[in-house]
Amino acid sequence: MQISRYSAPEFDPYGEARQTEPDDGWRAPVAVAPLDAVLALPGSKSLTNRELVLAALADDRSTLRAPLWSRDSELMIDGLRALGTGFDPLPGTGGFGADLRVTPATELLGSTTIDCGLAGTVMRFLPAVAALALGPTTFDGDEAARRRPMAAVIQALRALGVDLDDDRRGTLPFTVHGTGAVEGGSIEIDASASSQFVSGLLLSAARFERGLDLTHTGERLPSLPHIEMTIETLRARGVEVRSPEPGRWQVSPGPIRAIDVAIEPDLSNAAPFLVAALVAGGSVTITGWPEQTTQVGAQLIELLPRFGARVERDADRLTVHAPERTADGGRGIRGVDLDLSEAGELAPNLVALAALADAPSTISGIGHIRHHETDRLAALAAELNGLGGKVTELDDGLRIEPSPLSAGPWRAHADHRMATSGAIVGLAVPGVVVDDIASTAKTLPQFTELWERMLA
Ligand SMILES: O=C(O)C1=C[C@@H](OP(=O)(O)O)[C@@H](O)[C@H](O)C1
Ligand SMILES: C=C(OP(=O)(O)O)C(=O)O
Repeated sequence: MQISRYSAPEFDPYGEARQTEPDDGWRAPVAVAPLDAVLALPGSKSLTNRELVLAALADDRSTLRAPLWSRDSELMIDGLRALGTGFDPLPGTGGFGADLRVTPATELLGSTTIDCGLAGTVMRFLPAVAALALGPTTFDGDEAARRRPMAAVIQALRALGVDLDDDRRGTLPFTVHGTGAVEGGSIEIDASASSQFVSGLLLSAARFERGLDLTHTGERLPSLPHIEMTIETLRARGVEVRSPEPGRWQVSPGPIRAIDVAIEPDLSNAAPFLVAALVAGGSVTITGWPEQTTQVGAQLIELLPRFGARVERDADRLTVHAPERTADGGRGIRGVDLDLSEAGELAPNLVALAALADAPSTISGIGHIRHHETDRLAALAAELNGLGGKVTELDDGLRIEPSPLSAGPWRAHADHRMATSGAIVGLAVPGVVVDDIASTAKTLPQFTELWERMLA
């Protein structure tokens, strides 16, 4: 695991926990007793990467408290740094990594290359920032990143008057020829493949000369809470954002204020731990649960009871209790019929849970997750069926029927949420071996440590 180049020498921004990966894969631990775990989690990826972008575009220095330190946030820092932003971790702060002071560039400068890794937020949020920089910026990423849709970003920037070079395939790599300014104005985009196309434009729009009037033209729009999150983070910095009708957003030109902002724990990364309570029995508590949030992980409070869990809130602690065991000693996990179009990010972990339920489930509204880190519908079906599951791919989801699972390999497909889904299945099925548990470093480098602590 690489230690951040931005940390003070005595400070490891990942905190003390780090995972090791044996060459022959990670043998997922089996739950041998009901859980009674209380855990704190590192910061939200989605909030951290929005605040990093906004801090870089702000009118003065910002401070991010308890930001996430992970592959995705470090790639965002690297990218913004390459454009001239200053980052200073504040040693001695933060339980999972340092607080971070961000100094905006006097003038954003291109003439650089940005590695997006596999981070959707980096590849969709930074091209508009690069358009505001002077000089060319080339974007590229992991092999799997070159399969993620980018056409809406490329077309939108062109429609805003930005010059780009690409190979017309609508994917990475491409080059944004920034001139130091973007005119802005009214444009239409099809964001049915990812809400990040909308968020990425809104985040930079206050710096466009005429602001932005953006209309989504496609039939569906996934992950709406993530767009709400973008709007909230903009408003917190004094940016005027309106949504005069569903699928349309207007951002007025103006300054983005520098602020001191605390990052909430990542509630989507709470999912595997909370789901573990249903699989292993007992309870899991996450501390630091925000009272109000735009994070989609908050929907776990309504989603997990559908599977039979009992959820309890006590101030900033959220506890999930397993369902009552059935008369024959079964886990009592119920089958569900869920539309997860708003919360596709939670789908892999909830599908793993559904595979351990007593009755069939259908999870729909998630065709777009075929464009996440991997084709998650195909990957979930392949891995569960490889262990004896009965999972059928639908156009926009999965049908999961109860079936006994047995030992075998679980491929993560370089996808952190596939890796944690393998860990969930492994709690109930002895001998599940996850091939790339290190992929969890994308958003939670401490995953295996926390998982083992939960089981201790
Ligand atoms: O803006 C964001 O931070 C995110 C938006 C969503 O993307 P999609 O709209 O592509 O699902 C989500 O799944 C992703 O994990 C993070
Ligand atoms: C889809 C995800 O990530 P990204 O931000 O790379 O789109 C995810 O974290 O589930």
